[in-house]
Amino acid sequence: MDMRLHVVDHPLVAHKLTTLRDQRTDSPTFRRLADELVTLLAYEATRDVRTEQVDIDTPVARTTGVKLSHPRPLVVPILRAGLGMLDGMVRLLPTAEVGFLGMVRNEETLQASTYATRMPDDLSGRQVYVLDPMLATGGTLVAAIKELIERGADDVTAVVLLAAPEGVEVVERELAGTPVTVVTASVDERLNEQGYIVPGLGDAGDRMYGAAE
Ligand SMILES: O=P(O)(O)OC[C@H]1O[C@H](OP(=O)(O)OP(=O)(O)O)[C@H](O)[C@@H]1O
Ligand SMILES: O=c1cc[nH]c(=O)[nH]1
Ligand SMILES: [Mg+2]
Repeated sequence: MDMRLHVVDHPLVAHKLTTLRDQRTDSPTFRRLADELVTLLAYEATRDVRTEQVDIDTPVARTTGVKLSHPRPLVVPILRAGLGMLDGMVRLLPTAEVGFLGMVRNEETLQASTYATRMPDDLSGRQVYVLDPMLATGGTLVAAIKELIERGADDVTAVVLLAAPEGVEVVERELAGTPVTVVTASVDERLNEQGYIVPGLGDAGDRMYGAAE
């Protein structure tokens, strides 16, 4: 199965994304907008979340509804910037468990490396949602998803605020045959020489939390 790409086309998403991109937007506003945007993207990203039937009594009658099923979905934010998307996601998926991946991209070589991993060893049968605002060269997301697949995950959805066409292609190529869905608010024009998304929004981690060093 090939990668599925879902670009969420909605005026509220476009409106919030425009403010997020604006260089005049300060960190508190940036964090709030990232949080709001992820809930709008999560609505699409969780369309196939597994549910099971449940019988309940309303004040009027007995009826059948649904609840999120077991095993619980796993949400994995990629630190740092993905942390800014965690609260919005788990608000919509209250039963989710949370794992963490700390990854950083070398600014010269653009190679991603992992500095922290904290999640269950066995992910077989689990639906996994990976959170990272930026899909640029794709190196970070490919490495993250490979780690999840190695642990047995068979259904991975990445929620990214912005993607570059180059990165989408890399994910498609490197993860061919893997059931992966990418949900994003926009596929931008291109990457620049420094590996930044154009027009993009700059360095997402720095805009959320300040420069790291
Ligand atoms: O697609 P890629 O080319 O791999 O780039 C994308 C990665 O770069 C950024 O993280 P960064 O390395 O800046 O870490 P940070 O979140 O701690 O700032 C971003 O949040 C992604 O994780
Ligand atoms: O444009 C980009 C590319 C990678 N990481 C970011 O934070 N921004
Ligand atoms: Mg950064």
